[in-house]
Amino acid sequence: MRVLIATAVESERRAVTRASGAGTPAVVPLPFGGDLHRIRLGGGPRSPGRPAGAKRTAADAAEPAGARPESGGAEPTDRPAGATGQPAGRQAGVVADVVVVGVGSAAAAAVVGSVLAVADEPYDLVVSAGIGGGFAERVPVGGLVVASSVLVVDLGAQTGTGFSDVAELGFGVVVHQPPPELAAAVAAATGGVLAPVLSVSTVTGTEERRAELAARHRGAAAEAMEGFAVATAADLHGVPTLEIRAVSNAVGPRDREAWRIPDALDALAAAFAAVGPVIEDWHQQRHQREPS
Ligand SMILES: O=C(O)c1cccc(C(=O)CC[C@H]2O[C@@H](n3cnc4c(=O)[nH]cnc43)[C@H](O)[C@@H]2O)c1
Repeated sequence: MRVLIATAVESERRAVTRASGAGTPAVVPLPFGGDLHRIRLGGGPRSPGRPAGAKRTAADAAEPAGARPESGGAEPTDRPAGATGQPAGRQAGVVADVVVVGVGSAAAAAVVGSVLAVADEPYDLVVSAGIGGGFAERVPVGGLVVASSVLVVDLGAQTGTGFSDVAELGFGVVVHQPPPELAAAVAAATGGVLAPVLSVSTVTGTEERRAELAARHRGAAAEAMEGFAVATAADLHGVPTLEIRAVSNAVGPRDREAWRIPDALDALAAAFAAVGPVIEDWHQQRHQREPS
């Protein structure tokens, strides 16, 4: 099966690819700039829990045409730079393409939508992954949140009586729903908190705004910037979506000194080291229920 993982920045991309334990990712150039970093998510039938840095197997070496190793090595071929190269979807296990989309919803939707549009083989799942702010009563800094729902919380209109979102205004949706059984299984496998994740355009920086969001979205455990956009692009292409956030800072008054980005990136890497078998099981069960 094939998964597209969208991170906002390179450091998040590196944390996710660290998880593969299969050595250097293959790099597939994209026709509109940027690359996919192709990894195999560990723990599946072909990569049973191999530790990072361990010797690669023949299965690991099945790199896509048009791909090159991440650092140095062979040049890319002149194969048209569709997103995928060879049909990774026919291989056993979870093949994940990790793409850096940039910070914020516009960049995330543009890049993920474009990758899905040019893919030679369909993806089975799209994941928005990265660091985020955590609501302290639900998750500590360094902890992990798996989205039970993905909500955009500042898309709407400020009225005399408060904020009305675009759904209330009759213009669209404000929530995407990851497959519940997959989100729950990923949370269980990673030790993550299963809870709503908010998508914002402006990082919360005051107690007043934190309290407003917490009151309006009871149960929310994290906020970040790209999840809703990634889910919107995936939904347009009929692909299920997931959001996984490692908490780098508490939602609330701005305090750059209190950010723990390295801890969050470690938590993100640990999460992706654990999710491969869970995602693969979900995919297999889904196809047993809905044979194509
Ligand atoms: O300048 C600040 O005070 C500030 C505080 C937190 C994050 C930022 C960013 O610009 C990072 C945006 C980037 O990271 C994700 N992220 C991380 N923490 C948060 C957060 O508390 N609220 C929203 N997004 C966050 C986000 O998904 C972006 O990719 C600046």
